[in-house]
Amino acid sequence: MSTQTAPAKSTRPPVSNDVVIETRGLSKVYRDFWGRQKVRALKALDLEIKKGEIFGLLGPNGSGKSTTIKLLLGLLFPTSGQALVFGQEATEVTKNERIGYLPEESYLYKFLNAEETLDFYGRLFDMPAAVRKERTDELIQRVGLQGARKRQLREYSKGMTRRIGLAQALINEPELILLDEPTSGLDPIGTREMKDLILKLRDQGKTILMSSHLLPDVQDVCDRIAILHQGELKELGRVDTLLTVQDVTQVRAKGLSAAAEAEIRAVIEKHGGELLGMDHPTLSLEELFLNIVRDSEARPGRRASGGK
Ligand SMILES: Nc1ncnc2c1ncn2[C@@H]1O[C@H](COP(=O)(O)OP(=O)(O)OP(=O)(O)O)[C@@H](O)[C@H]1O
Repeated sequence: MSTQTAPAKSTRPPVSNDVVIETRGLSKVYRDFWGRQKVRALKALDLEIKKGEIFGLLGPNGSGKSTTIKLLLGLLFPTSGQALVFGQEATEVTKNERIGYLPEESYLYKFLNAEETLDFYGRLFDMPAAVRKERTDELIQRVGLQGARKRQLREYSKGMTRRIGLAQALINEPELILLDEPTSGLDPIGTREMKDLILKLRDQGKTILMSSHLLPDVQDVCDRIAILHQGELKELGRVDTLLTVQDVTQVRAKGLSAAAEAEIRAVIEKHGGELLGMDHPTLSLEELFLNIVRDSEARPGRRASGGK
């Protein structure tokens, strides 16, 4: 008879060190003043986000994105289920020292300039003066606000406000960055710059969770996404896998003659396939817009006339 005892059965698999965020059956019900159930904002969310990922939380208005972020920050308590960040309960607020947060709405003091703003947030993290100065200079440079560092934030455009908001979220050199609608309200150039900043953060090994309903932005930067609807997880996976149409094969070629194209059609038919289209690829509107603006900056006065 074996003397070995079976290991105690665990309902949870061991958490790998690579897992930065983990939620199990995470649910939130908002109640009214009398404690009556008002809204079931999040229903049994199971998520795992790994170190170095850019993870997108997608969903229409009211689907539970901000609620999820607030639960992860410990700003709200779950009604049931669990949220772990760096292996700690999300309600343990000391873990927030390792997190940067860019809220959807600006909460920055309008009468401070960029330097004063970052110095103020550095003080909240008890950073010594010399470190605050160094960090402020580095972040202002990183978000491209060198020319506006002495201007009060009330004079900032929406794009500049978003950039100083991101700099503020990075003041404590966080390992995890939570971005609520980072590109909302930005023009295409501001959007591209914000997306490039997010990609650079990932290259530095940071983990990023961003919520958005701007689908092209999510498609451009996120490695994986979760789609929420009415508080429920509807889809979860890698963006490239989710967007790949498995049963369609796309062939792209340059310099084909009409005869060659006819041959290709014949081959597809011979093998029982159906030709769905053979056309010229298009740029995205974002690519076209950015090409035109960059071209105009390089050659002022020249008119673009490609589309007629
Ligand atoms: N403090 C609150 N009290 C009551 N209900 C709330 C509260 N905050 C959010 N809700 C409700 O919870 C649901 C989810 O809201 P949440 O803000 O998480 O959605 P969201 O996906 O972030 O939406 P949006 O894209 O508009 O920011 C909505 O029905 C919302 O009305």
